[in-house]
Amino acid sequence: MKQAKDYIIFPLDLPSVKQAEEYISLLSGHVGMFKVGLELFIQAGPGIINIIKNAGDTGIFLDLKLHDIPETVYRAMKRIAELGVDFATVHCSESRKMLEAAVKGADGKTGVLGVTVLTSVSAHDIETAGFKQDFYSDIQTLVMKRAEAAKAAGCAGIVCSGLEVEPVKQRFGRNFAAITPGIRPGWDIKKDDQQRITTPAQAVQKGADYIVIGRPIRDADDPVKAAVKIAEEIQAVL
Ligand SMILES: O=c1ccn([C@@H]2O[C@H](COP(=O)(O)O)[C@@H](O)[C@H]2O)c(=O)[nH]1
Repeated sequence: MKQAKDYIIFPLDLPSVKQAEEYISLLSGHVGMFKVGLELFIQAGPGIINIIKNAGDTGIFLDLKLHDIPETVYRAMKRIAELGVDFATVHCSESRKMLEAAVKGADGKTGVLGVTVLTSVSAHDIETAGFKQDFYSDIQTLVMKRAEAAKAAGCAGIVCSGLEVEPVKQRFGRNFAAITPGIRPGWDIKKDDQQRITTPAQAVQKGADYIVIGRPIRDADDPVKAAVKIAEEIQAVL
């Protein structure tokens, strides 16, 4: 059965393998999954995946957010699938063909997640980027549109904020995974660069399958204590 800690994805947003190993050893058993993003992957390369695998039985999420022509995305996702990770990301943005290529490349070995609208993006950012004001400036509409493309392309789920997760689950069903970054517990109110935030409990209550929470754990005086506290908050709403 899924426990409260299993909802937590901890991003290894760290500059070296040594530091990543320290957090892996500290937090294994307190989180459900480790996420490898651009910083660590560029520094450590694919070898980091085996390091995580050898450390225990946490899941692995490779968050490289692919965004390229379909053939390039297909070939990159094929290589990612060979690494044996649970989830990998591709941007939804404007091309359904790119999402389909990612799903084809993953070949059922890795769950492809479409990144709908980054949680660091606000409605104002969307307008400034030139999207039509009365339609795309409504972030939820844009998230739903991109989630629809991800679902139609055969993605395992999407990345969105906890603010949009409820309508996503209502429309696309329980089996379409919703992963929510932009998580800040009530006791760590620093938004940093995140714009669309919820607490861990709010996101899970609204239907998130996983929450991604980095800095409130990584930068805490006691990262294990922070992870345990977050799991307790989640447990209270399960
Ligand atoms: O929309 C998105 C997609 C991915 N992320 C990633 O999640 C973590 C969040 O870290 P915090 O320290 O908890 O802010 C980070 O690795 C991002 O690359 C996201 O924030 N939003």
